[in-house]
Amino acid sequence: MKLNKQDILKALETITVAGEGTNMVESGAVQNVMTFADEVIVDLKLSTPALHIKKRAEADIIQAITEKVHKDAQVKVNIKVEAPAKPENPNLIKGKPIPGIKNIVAIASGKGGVGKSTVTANIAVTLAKMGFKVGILDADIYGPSIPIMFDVAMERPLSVTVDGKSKMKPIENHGVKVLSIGFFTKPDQAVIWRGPMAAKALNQLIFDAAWGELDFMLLDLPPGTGDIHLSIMQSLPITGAVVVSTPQNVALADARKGVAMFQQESIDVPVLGMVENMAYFTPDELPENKYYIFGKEGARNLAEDLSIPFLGEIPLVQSIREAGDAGRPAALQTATPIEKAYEELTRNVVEETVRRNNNLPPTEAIQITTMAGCSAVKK
Ligand SMILES: Nc1ncnc2c1ncn2[C@@H]1O[C@H](COP(=O)(O)OP(=O)(O)OP(=O)(O)O)[C@@H](O)[C@H]1O
Repeated sequence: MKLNKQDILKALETITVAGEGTNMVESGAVQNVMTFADEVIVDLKLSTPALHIKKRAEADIIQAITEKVHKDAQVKVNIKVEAPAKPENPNLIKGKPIPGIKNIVAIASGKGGVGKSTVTANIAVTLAKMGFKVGILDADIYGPSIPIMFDVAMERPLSVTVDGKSKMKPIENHGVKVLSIGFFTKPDQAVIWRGPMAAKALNQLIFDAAWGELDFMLLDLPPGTGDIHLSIMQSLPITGAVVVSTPQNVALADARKGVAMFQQESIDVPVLGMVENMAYFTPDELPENKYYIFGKEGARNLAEDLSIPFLGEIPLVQSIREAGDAGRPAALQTATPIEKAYEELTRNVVEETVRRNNNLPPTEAIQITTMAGCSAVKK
């Protein structure tokens, strides 16, 4: 028996790979056809590893050749799977890189009042204690509370000259540089800003400020998932986002929206993970007792459900509120369970940032320089 290659190609032109519009010869799926006596070898390239599509393609090829060319042909199909190249790097950092600022981590919450600013302030001082250079940009235009938490509410940034240009000098306390939208608005002024306005103001607070070298800039976002967030996310080179929630159902529903916001195609900011704040209450006099006032492990379960890392839980403790109000974040107190909880959370934030950066081309904008105090560097 002598089999003709052209006859085989003609037979294959009558069939398609499932899900494709054109026949498998024209679409390029058939890469090569070889014949040896009664033997036919067809090399097929598929763009999907789905087993049922592979099996179907193989069966169709055997049937087409044995029906249309020769009933005794011995057909062998070699299938190679080659996924099409993704159109864009999903982890691409948008916006221009900022000289000297290695990582911008946005801290968000769907719902207001879940402790986003408190968590931001405490992560910042913990990073500073670990030896990182840290700044906070308070972008919460609806209620900028970072200046109070750092006891700098009455300060105003001075102007300094850097490379011949006049720049704002961030206010520094507890080893953290701070700039807040609150420095430029009156406390009782209802700030009705639109997304592009907020994004422009924040761009100035980043690019027209003398931040110097920073390993981490934490961006305290306004609560919610409105157009203001879209503008901020699309115009700033955000490394990743941390979402804060309490374990309560109403907060979790909004946290889910927050994660979805970062993951949507037009934003595409990697979510570093979820933090559970006010996870439980422990009274001072009964340190072993835990009361799950807002529900138990809700944010932990949501993180698992959404396949994002769970970064840590922070208890509901009176001294956290008091320390925030007094302008000295609670994580600054040493040898306390709060310090420990924040150390664990912060270490996880750093580790997830490192992990995320390892998935990216090593651009200057996202490399971390100082890794002191973090287990991620001991690898
Ligand atoms: N773990 C905690 N234990 C006790 N009090 C807390 C804790 N976390 C936050 N708080 C308190 O809860 C209140 C709200 O916190 P915070 O201002 O940080 O929330 P937020 O999510 O940033 O709010 P918003 O963005 O809506 O202004 C504050 O009084 C703060 O001191």
